[in-house]
Amino acid sequence: MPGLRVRTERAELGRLLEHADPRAPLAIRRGVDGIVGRGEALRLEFSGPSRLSDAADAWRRVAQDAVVDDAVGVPGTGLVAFGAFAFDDDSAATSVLIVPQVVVGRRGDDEWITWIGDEGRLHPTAVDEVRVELADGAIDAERYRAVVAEATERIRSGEAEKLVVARDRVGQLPPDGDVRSVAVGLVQRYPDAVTYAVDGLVGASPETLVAAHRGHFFSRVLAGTAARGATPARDAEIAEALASGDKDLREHRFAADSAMAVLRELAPDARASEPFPLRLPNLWHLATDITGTLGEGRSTLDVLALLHPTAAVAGTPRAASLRIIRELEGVDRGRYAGPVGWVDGDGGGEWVIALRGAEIAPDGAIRAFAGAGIVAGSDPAAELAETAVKLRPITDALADPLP
Ligand SMILES: C=C(O[C@H]1C=CC=C(C(=O)O)[C@@H]1O)C(=O)O
Repeated sequence: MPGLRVRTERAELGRLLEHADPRAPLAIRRGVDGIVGRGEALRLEFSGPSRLSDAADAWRRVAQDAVVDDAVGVPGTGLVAFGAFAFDDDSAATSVLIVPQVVVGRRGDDEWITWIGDEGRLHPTAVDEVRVELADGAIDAERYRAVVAEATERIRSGEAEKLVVARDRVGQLPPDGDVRSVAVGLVQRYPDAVTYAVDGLVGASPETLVAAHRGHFFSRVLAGTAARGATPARDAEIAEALASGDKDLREHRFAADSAMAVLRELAPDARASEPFPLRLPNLWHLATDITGTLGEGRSTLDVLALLHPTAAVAGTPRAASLRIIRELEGVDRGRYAGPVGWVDGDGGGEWVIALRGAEIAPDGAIRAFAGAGIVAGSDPAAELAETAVKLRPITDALADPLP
């Protein structure tokens, strides 16, 4: 197959999401910055346990063969692919890398357009509002409390130290519903999170698995959660309690330590911050930031192949937690809690965990998931309430997209 022809030029764009396909938007946004794609110049699909390392190898070949003319030269210009990967090795969901036919992007003062293959004209269209209410899915509130209770039992009996168990909510997008409206609702409400829309997966994630440019990487591990307080004083107390509470710190350490162990393998200079409370519009998380330098020739996809699934979405130890989660949840998570993001021709890019979102199937069926990390002493009612807060971003964006 001949290599892709890629050309990036400066442009004036207006609203980025208006350049995306209403039914199949491709977008990774953080506030006003981000990239949006339209069409498919190349689609690569992967499945099974080696889906991430297969993607890393396939992408190296695509990048090697591409002929790139990039007049802008900032992260997100030149050759890029959007990607979304299944959570579980055994998932029926496919994992994809998609190179669009057109990518538009903004980073600070830079705005650009990248043509992949034939060049044409932009056709932005206004975003139509859709409103959808979600209802109980396969795991309703009662079943979720039982799943959490069972998870704590399994932990008590020594089968695992931490288990992240999730529940789902479902809905139906109207025929020809504009998926971009959900993304607009998320970008407006969660400007500090990464809003993603890739192959039907849409949400706003606060958790960066890996972002890298010219070999320097950043990773943010989140685990440990509390709802925001109603007054500034109460809010400050909650943050303080989260940062010093034994249960949350323990839950957090499992996630931070496992990420650090993996990242050290790839980057001996990897350094972790102390855990700190991270404020989001709807909740507090405990966060650890890790930075370092990737070895020569390593791509963000290579990092994902080792890092996914972290203890923030699976548990500790990894293999046992995956087996128990499958058993307790009894549903295929699809791409929920898998990596979603973009990669460029040098292997740089930005990948977050597909949290706080939903999958929209080609027939419009919507399934949203949210989970919580369970350790010894977790309370089923509190974990149910935590998942309700985590479902709010996608629930609100679907119910009232353009506030
Ligand atoms: C599993 C989810 O969140 C994870 C990420 C941050 C904090 C978490 C927690 O405190 O339980 C979860 O590990 C989710 O949002 O569905």
